[in-house]
Amino acid sequence: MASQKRLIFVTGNANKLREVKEILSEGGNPVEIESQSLEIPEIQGTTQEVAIAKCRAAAELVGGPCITEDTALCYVALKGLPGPYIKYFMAQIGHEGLNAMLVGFATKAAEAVCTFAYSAGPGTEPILFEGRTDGTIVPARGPKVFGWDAIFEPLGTGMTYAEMPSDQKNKISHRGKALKKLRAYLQSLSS
Ligand SMILES: O=c1nc[nH]c2c1ncn2[C@H]1C[C@H](O)[C@@H](COP(=O)(O)OP(=O)(O)OP(=O)(O)O)O1
Ligand SMILES: [Mg+2]
Repeated sequence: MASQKRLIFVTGNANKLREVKEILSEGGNPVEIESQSLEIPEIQGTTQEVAIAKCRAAAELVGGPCITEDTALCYVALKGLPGPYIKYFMAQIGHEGLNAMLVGFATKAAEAVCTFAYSAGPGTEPILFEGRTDGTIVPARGPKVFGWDAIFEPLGTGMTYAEMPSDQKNKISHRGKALKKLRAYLQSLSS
């Protein structure tokens, strides 16, 4: 029989939560997610440093095992920036500004990076699970529902994330790849 796991996912982002639930409900071994929307301060640093600090703080607040997730959008021309700071860039300059930042650069290549962090509880070191998808920054196409989905075209698809049905995005996305690793780890804990 498939084992049932319940886990608290600390996030303030409803679209992330929706995709995580979609992806984890697929296949034979469901991982049930309970969510808590908590405001966790995010430090500056590498994506890995940001992810570890956020999960540590979340475990303290929750008082038990939890997962957090950090999404970065890394421009090759800018040596990985905006990276983990994409949320603030997106809020301040939007899709047009995120395209304008690359005017004059030879490459519009970017990598979407998803980092899940799992903590077994307060005081335990979070473990990271990373997924990466290569793509190109393009003028917005498709519904402007989720973050920078409309300006990110994964390599070889001819579509932006926003133009894809969500099951297609989930199959190739940074988040889908990271969740595959997280799911395998959670299943190894319970077996
Ligand atoms: O698949 C995605 N497709 C398009 N945009 C996305 C995606 N995933 C995150 N995003 C946006 C949300 C936020 O503007 C930034 C990440 O910031 P990040 O701190 O990780 O997310 P958040 O603060 O919204 O939620 P949380 O409470 O889990 O930290 O990129
Ligand atoms: Mg955040």
